[in-house]
Amino acid sequence: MTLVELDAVSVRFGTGARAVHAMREVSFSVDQGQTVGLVGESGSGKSTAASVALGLRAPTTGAVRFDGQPLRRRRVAGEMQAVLQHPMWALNPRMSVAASIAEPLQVRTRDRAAVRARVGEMLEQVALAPELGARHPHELSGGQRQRVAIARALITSPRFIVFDEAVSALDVSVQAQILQLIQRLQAEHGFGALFISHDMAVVRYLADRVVVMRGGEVVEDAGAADVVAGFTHPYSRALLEER
Ligand SMILES: Nc1ncnc2c1ncn2[C@@H]1O[C@H](COP(=O)(O)OP(=O)(O)OP(=O)(O)O)[C@@H](O)[C@H]1O
Repeated sequence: MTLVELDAVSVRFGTGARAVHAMREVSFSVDQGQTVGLVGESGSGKSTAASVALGLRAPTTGAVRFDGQPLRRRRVAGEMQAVLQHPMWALNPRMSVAASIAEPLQVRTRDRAAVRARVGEMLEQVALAPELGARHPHELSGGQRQRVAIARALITSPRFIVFDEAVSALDVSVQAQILQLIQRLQAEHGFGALFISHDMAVVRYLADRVVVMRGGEVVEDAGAADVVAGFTHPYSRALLEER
C-alpha cells in the first residue's frame, strides 16, 4: 500500500531570472514498511523533497498524498517524524534526554506515568541505558545523541520517518551501528522511511528502492536489486563508482 506519494511536484524559490527550481516534476512514492533511498549531490533537491514529503513545504505545483489523501500537516502530526543530520538541532540542550524523548508524546497525552513508562521503553529500544535519561545532550557521544533523536522520532509510533543525512556526521563504525538499529526498528515497527544521503553505500545498505536526484529532477528510480546492474543514467553510475 502506498503511504506517501509525490506526484509531479515542482518547487521554485524566487521568481524571474533569479528563480531556483529546487524540484522539477518529481514523482516517487514510499509504500508502508518500505525504505526508499534518496541520493544526489549537494543542491540536487533532496532536502526540499523531504520537507515536501513531511508537509512542511507546499509544492509550487503538483500534489502530495498521505494514505491516498491530500497531505495536511495538522492532520498527520505524530504520524510523520524526521531524524536529521545533527541531533543537536533537534535536541534542546537544556532538556534532559528523557524530557527530549518525551516531548512529542506530551502534546498528545497528559498521563505522565504513561509517558515516563514509554520513555523507558524507547531508551531500551534504541539500546541506551536507563540512567542516560537524566543526562543532557552535551554529555553524550554523537552516536548516543542520534539514538536519542531516533527514540524521540519513534515515541509517537509514526508511520513515516524521514532520515535526512542521519548518519553522515558519524564515524564509519558508529554509522554501521545506527544503520543496523534503524533496520531493526523498522522490522519491528513497520514504518515507511525516506532515507536521504549523498552516500550511495549507506543507501544501498538500507533501501528497498533508490531514487536518484540531480538538478531538481529524478534521473533514476530503481529497485535495490537493480541498483548495481540496472542503473542506466551516467550520473547514477558515477555516484556508484565514487566509492
Ligand atoms: N529557501 C530557499 N530559498 C532559495 N533557494 C533554496 C531554498 N532552499 C533550497 N534552495 C535551493 O534549492 C536547491 C535544492 O536545495 P536542497 O537543499 O533541496 O538540496 P539538497 O540536495 O538537499 O542539498 P544538500 O545535500 O546540500 O543538503 C539548491 O539550489 C538550493 O540552493
